[in-house]
Amino acid sequence: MTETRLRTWTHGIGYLLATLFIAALAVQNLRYGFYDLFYLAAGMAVLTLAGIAYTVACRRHQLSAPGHLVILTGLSSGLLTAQITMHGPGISHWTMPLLVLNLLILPLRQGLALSCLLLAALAVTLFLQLDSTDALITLSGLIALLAVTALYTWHYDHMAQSAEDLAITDPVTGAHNARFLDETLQKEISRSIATGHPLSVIHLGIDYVEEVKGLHGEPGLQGLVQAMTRHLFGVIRAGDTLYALGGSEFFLILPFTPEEGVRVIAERIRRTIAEHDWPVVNKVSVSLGCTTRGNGDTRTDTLRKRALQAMLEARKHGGNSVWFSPGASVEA
Ligand SMILES: Nc1nc2c(ncn2[C@@H]2O[C@H](COP(=O)(O)OP(=O)(O)OP(=O)(O)O)[C@@H](O)[C@H]2O)c(=O)[nH]1
Repeated sequence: MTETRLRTWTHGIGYLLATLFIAALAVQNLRYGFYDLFYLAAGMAVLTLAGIAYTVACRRHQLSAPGHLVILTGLSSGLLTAQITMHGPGISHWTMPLLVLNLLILPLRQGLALSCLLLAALAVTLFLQLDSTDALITLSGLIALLAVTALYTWHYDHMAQSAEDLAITDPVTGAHNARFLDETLQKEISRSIATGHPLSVIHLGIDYVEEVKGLHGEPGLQGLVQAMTRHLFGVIRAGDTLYALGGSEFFLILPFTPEEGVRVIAERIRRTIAEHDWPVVNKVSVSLGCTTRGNGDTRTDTLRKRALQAMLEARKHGGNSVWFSPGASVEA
């Protein structure tokens, strides 16, 4: 299930449960003749139903649906106004589903800020309307509920972020992995087509890998690849991204970089790697294949294939060299 679908379901079910809870309150108050409270609950139920309709309407872009903040602020303000004007028995308990809903639906900081504002305003009215012990007991219950829900949401967000980092990171080097490469390269190609800015890529391979492995074993090669990742992160500029491929190769995406630029940075990488004293292996060299997107390049595999072929061509010329392969152009 995609994240957008997951959000649509959880938001929809959250609003639905809140609607049922509030509808039950409405029926209860109608039975006992508290008509003001019945109208309040009916108004809130209309807002939660609007939440369900909005969730369904925005099901394709749940990640940035600003209407939820408007609906939840409306619910909170309605409840607060009722607490101030009606003095009804137990209105403060109606805050419970709202606190949970705020944190379930809004981003953590936004949900927490709205809930804290609601609780702060509620605290003032409670201390004015009830005796201090009752106000304190009610308020502590609400604060405990908010704290538990916020902790759970934070824990979930943290776990989801860690899982995403694991899915896109190479475990040995800490650079991004091949799976994330195609996703990012496709986005950069689309951005380059839309804005017209140049886009270049580099495929980098360590020369004589089998000899390095034979002399220093797999751990020696892994140590070299890790040290080279740190080195490359230090050479490239912000906005460039680095990917580890197949244990001894790297790929770099360089947005806003024309042919002259990719030649400069590729040569700089080649030279600094050849001059560096590497742990265990001491001296190594690399071959770099680079290319720049031509106006006929719309797919990731054409750019990747061309950069790989350019890298193999650089190797054929003895390694420790840079080879540039021009992009495909079509007549406008
Ligand atoms: N993407 C990328 N391009 C680079 C990098 N370093 C150099 N270049 C390209 O090479 C060109 C010349 O770079 P430099 O020789 O460092 O000259 P510069 O005028 O200091 O480059 P700027 O970084 O643009 O200020 C730049 O305009 C870039 O296109 C880099 O780390 N990343």
